[in-house]
Amino acid sequence: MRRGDVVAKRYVIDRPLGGGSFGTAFAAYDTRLDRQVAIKFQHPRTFESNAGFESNKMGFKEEARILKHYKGSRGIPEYFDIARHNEGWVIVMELVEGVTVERYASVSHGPMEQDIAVSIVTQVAETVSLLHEAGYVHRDVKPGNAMIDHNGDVYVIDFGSTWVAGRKPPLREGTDGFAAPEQAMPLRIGTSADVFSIGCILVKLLTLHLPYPDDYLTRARKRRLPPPEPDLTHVPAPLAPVVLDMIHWEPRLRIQTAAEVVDRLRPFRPAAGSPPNPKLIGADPTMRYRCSVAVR
Ligand SMILES: Nc1ncnc2c1ncn2[C@@H]1O[C@H](COP(=O)(O)OP(=O)(O)OP(=O)(O)O)[C@@H](O)[C@H]1O
Repeated sequence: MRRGDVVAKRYVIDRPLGGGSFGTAFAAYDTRLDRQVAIKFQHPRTFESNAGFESNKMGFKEEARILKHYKGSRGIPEYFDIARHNEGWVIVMELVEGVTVERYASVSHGPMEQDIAVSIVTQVAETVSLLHEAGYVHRDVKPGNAMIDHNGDVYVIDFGSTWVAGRKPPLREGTDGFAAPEQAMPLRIGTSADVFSIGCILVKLLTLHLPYPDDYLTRARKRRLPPPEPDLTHVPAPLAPVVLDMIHWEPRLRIQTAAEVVDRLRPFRPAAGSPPNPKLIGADPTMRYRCSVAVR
């Protein structure tokens, strides 16, 4: 796909935004409605095997359905359209003008301040709670699947792995380092799997390292692993018990939903009226809580 290419007779490709296992996203211009959009293409690579094809097809259809369902919800790019392109489909959605949380964290030169990390993670949890309330699990919550825009608003992206909570998924999904250990097994996955991932994001932002070795998912796919000790070095002491409750190896013993995460993190996030963090340059995720004007 090159700059100037036209998709579905109306979207003019501008620039690549990023690519993952299931798709490649581009910024484009919608000539019919005169607006910038993001277009996600199915990855041709995944058509090579039947399993890849089925998972891609299902992931794409499901992703479009989820986006459509949450049209107008805070923290989820707005669904615009689904269209045919060559052999596959494209999803057209709101263009988030910003960067992934992974990138945002990488340019902050060191561990993130607690108020900033908690504000980002709380925004992620607020959005994921919308899925949980409807009985879905995202299954791939990670810094690369969250974006922060210029106003400091955080979006969750990539709903291609979303599945019904408590139902056995046809394929295992998730990313090493962030996915809950039970995602390595062909088991029913509950909403607490996303809680585990959100906890891992919080630890990573605060300390630059993950609480568990980043290959446990791959290893657990081969054989059952004994629960490892989480590494919470450098997690501020008052936050550590909440983090532990999020990343418990045993799903039953974890915080169960993203809404509970929002509640448990409330005492740690900036309060309405608190001053901005003087060290923060650029997009400010704390503003939503400090200024209490979070209506979208
Ligand atoms: N609505 C959007 N606005 C701006 N950028 C976006 C948008 N959606 C996706 N992107 C960018 O495109 C990249 C790839 O998108 P996405 O994560 O949805 O693809 P994917 O193939 O499913 O990724 P993976 O499976 O590796 O997580 C993202 O990392 C992000 O940088």
